[in-house]
Amino acid sequence: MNYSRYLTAVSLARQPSALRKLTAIQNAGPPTLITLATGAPNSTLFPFHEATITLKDGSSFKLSDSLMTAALQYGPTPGFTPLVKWLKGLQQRLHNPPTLTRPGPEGGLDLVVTTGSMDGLAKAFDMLIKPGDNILIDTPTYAGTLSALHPLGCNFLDVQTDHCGMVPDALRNKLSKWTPGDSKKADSDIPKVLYTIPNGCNPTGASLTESRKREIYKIAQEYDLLIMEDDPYYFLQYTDSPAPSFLSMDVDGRVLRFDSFSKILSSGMRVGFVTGPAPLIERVQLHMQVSVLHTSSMSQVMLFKLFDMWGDDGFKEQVKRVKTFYSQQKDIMIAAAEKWLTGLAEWHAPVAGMFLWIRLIGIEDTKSLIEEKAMSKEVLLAPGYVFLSDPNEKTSYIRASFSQATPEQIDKGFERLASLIKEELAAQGK
Ligand SMILES: Cc1ncc(COP(=O)(O)O)c(CNc2cc3ccccc3n(O)c2=O)c1O
Repeated sequence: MNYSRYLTAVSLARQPSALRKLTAIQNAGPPTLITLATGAPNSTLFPFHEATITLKDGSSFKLSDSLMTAALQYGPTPGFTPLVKWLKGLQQRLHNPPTLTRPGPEGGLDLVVTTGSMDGLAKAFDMLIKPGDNILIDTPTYAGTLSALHPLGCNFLDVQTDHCGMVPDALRNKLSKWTPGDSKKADSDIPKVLYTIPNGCNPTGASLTESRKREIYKIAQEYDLLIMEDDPYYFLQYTDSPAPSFLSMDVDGRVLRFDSFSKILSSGMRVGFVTGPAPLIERVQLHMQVSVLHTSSMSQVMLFKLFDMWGDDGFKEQVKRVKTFYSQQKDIMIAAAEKWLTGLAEWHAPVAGMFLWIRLIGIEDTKSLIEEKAMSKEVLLAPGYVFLSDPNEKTSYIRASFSQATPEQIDKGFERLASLIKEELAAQGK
């Protein structure tokens, strides 16, 4: 893979921070090294002494001495080293990426801890997308991604999706304006990046089947595309056998995978991680060196201690607890939809995630219904237009989240929604 082809001028211009290099030399140096080089503050002045974190099951762990110092001090840009090691082991166990051991300057696989997966996405877009670029993207898709991309001035090549995710034929159709050979021409405007949310898509709840993933990966090989696999709902697949990831089939080193602990451990700790080809991960790290420096040391140390205490079995038990809860919430929302929305709306039951994508029958544009009228019924949902690359496009869809509402609230919320829809249809003379 020729990774420089994908990089923006801004990303190519990024150089390693001299001070961060000094820190790396210092960290690698012998204990006898006397350093007067770096400007890290004296941690003996920090007022925090130790912390005990107690979990809901009554177990606990303590942060003290060297761990507390690490939690309070600057750390390596790639992430807290013991956590990075644990995460690389997790990726090997879950995805067994074919490029894991690929030698050579193109490098194998690398990983960087980011401040939530959103931070990783934003830095990857900055690395890959320049004004005027064509980007292939799920439609509808995550509003945060659209907000990150719009200011970059790219052209959205919306690829149709259904309840099984991106439609490979629709992807081929979008690419039919070019030939695979165009990817070899420096002056071609052929797309270089494909962004997709493979599991429990936000907002549709759709999950790509394995066969579709393999077909999409083959298309990416033909047209030399990078795949941005934005997968924060990977651990929210209700099945006991999660679908193989793009990373697990990435024989070329063309997948950048974005993971997050927001949905299974804590959204406020802001810990995500990007896994992908070393030359691309290096660019993300160079950007981090001049933005956040590194993800919060406290968050990383806390997670490392949690994983160290849990072991693999403990982590798997937490994932099982989380996906069982969301599967139950999904069932509750589907039951409420069947009870209140039958005849008024259509939907597909998701197999992952926390969202239900609902088409309101007879209502061409849900924007005003949701933003102006829904509050009169004291029910709030997400209007479908916020998930479209053209916010002026009309859509009959709304997104309902089953992540936080109680079963009673979900039932009452859909009862209110049904009343709202009926009043709207009556007002339209339908
Ligand atoms: C597909 C996809 N990719 C990346 C992210 C970011 O996750 P993180 O940075 O790892 O925490 C997300 C998070 N999505 C949302 C977040 C959110 C936060 C406050 C309020 C509302 C929110 N709604 O509605 C969301 O959908 C996502 O769905």
